[in-house]
Amino acid sequence: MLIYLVVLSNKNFYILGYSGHSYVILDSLTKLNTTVLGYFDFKKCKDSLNYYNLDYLGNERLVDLDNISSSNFVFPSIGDNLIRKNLVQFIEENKLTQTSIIDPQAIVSNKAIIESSVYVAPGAIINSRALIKKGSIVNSGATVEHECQLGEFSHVAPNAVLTGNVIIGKNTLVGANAVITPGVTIGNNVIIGAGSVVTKDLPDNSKWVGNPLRML
Ligand SMILES: CC(=O)SCCNC(=O)CCNC(=O)[C@H](O)C(C)(C)COP(=O)(O)OP(=O)(O)OC[C@H]1O[C@@H](n2cnc3c(N)ncnc32)[C@H](O)[C@@H]1OP(=O)(O)O
Repeated sequence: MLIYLVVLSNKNFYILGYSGHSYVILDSLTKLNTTVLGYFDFKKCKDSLNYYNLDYLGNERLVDLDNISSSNFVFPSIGDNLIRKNLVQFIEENKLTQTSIIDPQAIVSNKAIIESSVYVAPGAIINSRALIKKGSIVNSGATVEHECQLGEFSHVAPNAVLTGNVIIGKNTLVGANAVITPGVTIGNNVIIGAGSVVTKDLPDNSKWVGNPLRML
């Protein structure tokens, strides 16, 4: 944790996407004492919705990015997994500088590994030897227990719990307040409904809800 506080303090950020999920990220960036130089999005937001008084810099795919210094970070600020995946690919293709953002009110083991462009929200807990892969979100109050793996561009929604040794694939959503029991493996492109309890492995490309769990 301390490492992130030291590294990000006084750094400059650009965000990609400016709506609900980005507001939470912007709160974290404020707490981390960073400066946000503006936002890229496909259109300018209404002045009445510009809660953080950010400058609009255009659609990132249509503007000249040459003057973005490599000392400034660019962060994907969209909750939707596939849109966020596209944004991270854009960041990589354009050789923009990535980092992860860990809210100061999250608790992260120094034995956990957090890859690039990950957001960890307030109240989240990531325990020892967990691996959080590129572009993922561990949202407010969510728990990722010891030795879990969260695949690229996946999202553990608010208050969801991954108990020990759970493995989650790519582009998967674990809905708010869902619980995954120890050692379960979940595939890629899976949606787990809010409040579900998952006690068995789930295949790729499937959608599940409830307790007992059923496939939609
Ligand atoms: C900060 C943030 O906001 S992060 C955002 C995190 N997002 C979430 O946690 C949302 C997770 N999404 C859900 O739970 C959704 O309900 C989904 C994706 C599972 C299902 O959505 P849809 O595919 O639109 O399903 P739909 O609403 O049509 O419901 C289909 C059936 O599933 C049931 N159902 C839907 N969600 C749930 C759920 N979470 N638990 C139990 N049953 C559910 C419905 O009652 C309905 O039942 P029926 O067929 O018997 O009438």
